[in-house]
Amino acid sequence: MPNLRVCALFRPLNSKEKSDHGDSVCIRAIDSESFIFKDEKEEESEFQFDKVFYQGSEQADIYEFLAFPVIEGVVKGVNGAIITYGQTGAGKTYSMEGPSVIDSDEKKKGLLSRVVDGLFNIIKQSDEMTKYTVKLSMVEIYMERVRDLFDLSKDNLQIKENKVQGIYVSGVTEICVTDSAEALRSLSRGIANKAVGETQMNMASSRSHCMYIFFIQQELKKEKKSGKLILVDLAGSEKAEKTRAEGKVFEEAKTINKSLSALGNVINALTCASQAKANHIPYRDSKLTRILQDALGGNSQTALLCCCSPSPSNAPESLSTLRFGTRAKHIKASPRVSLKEDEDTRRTEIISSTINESRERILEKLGQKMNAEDVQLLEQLLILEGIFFDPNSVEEVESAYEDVTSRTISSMQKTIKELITTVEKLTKENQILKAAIRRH
Ligand SMILES: Nc1ncnc2c1ncn2[C@@H]1O[C@H](COP(=O)(O)OP(=O)(O)OP(=O)(O)O)[C@@H](O)[C@H]1O
Repeated sequence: MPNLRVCALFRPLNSKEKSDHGDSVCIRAIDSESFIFKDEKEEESEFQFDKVFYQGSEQADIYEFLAFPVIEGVVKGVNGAIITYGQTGAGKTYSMEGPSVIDSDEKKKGLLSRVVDGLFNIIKQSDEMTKYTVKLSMVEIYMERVRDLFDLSKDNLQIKENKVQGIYVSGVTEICVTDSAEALRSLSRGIANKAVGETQMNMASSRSHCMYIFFIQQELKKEKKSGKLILVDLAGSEKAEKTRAEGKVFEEAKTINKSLSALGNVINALTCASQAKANHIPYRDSKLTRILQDALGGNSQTALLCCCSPSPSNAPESLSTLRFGTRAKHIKASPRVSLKEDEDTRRTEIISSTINESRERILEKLGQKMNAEDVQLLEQLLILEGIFFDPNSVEEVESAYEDVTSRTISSMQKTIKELITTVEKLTKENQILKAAIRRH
């Protein structure tokens, strides 16, 4: 299989979407890999993925297609990552956890429970001479701080790297699990802690990235092999303006969009056909990509599930999710040999500074056409929108600029329409109240 699988998932319409738009949806299936998407302006575009899971798809099918090949690899010592991406409410957590990691009925079980069952099944069926050790950690990244979900007092863990473990979260709690039931009980404890942490920090789950990290080691005679599997339930990818964000929420949105952009850039660079770009992997641009570094790069296998609402009311957000997936998917993956630690570090540093210099150069060039305030606004919008561009290509930046401008305009038009409706409603209420006062 290619090392990158990208699928799109459309969850069922929820009651609000049904009351707003009835049963209407913004997609029309072509087959199990492609569909037509109708955006806000009724413009249609065709999308293609490795597989599309339409409304009513089975959780088991998502597991079989997307996750199982990754687990098979991990047991053989190939690292892997399974990532859910999408706006808040698009179905990321439901796909990952199901209604609950313990006691969900078979049909509704999410990826986590299935991955754990699958992992221990493969281990059970393997050669009896091989000794397996499975360790589990759970962390959450909120505002670029890494928190241990098995021990909430560890709330600013550092990411380190060594020759034996590769990239690791220093000091994180690792629980040794010997069977599926034990692993699920631990996961359930970490998930419960997630809610406690949210209350402590007055933060919604959709604003943090949650990572489930499995470390699998096998020992046969004197030979040791290990594989790492990271499942990631990403923070919501919606735009700050949609949430009408201000203050802290705006800062959260900016940080989230920055790390999602970093993830997009890393996947893009990893799957890029051009060797120059393939050498430029900006893992260090965010904690998310740094933790994922050896589960994404090298010979690892990555599965990305782009979760979307099928409702026309969420069309702009779904479109942005589908574009994220398409960018990751379009360029075919080819296995790359891992770089030595020092070389990798040095290259990443050079790359980061090259990208920053090029970004500056392009913004400066745009500055000759636009005023300073607009350039600053553009820079912020690009980060907020999670739009990735090749900083070496002025054309790409300009097309990203057009993209962000048209999206911002249509979102503002929508807000104005909503405000007009509110004003009309209030004016009517005001008239009724005035008439009532006059009558008294
Ligand atoms: N495939 C599905 N089948 C049935 N219900 C679903 C499905 N996907 C999502 N839902 C429902 O939609 C709601 C939102 O889903 P979910 O919490 O998974 O979104 P999310 O993308 O994780 O959002 P957030 O970023 O806020 O955590 C939940 O009530 C969930 O039960």
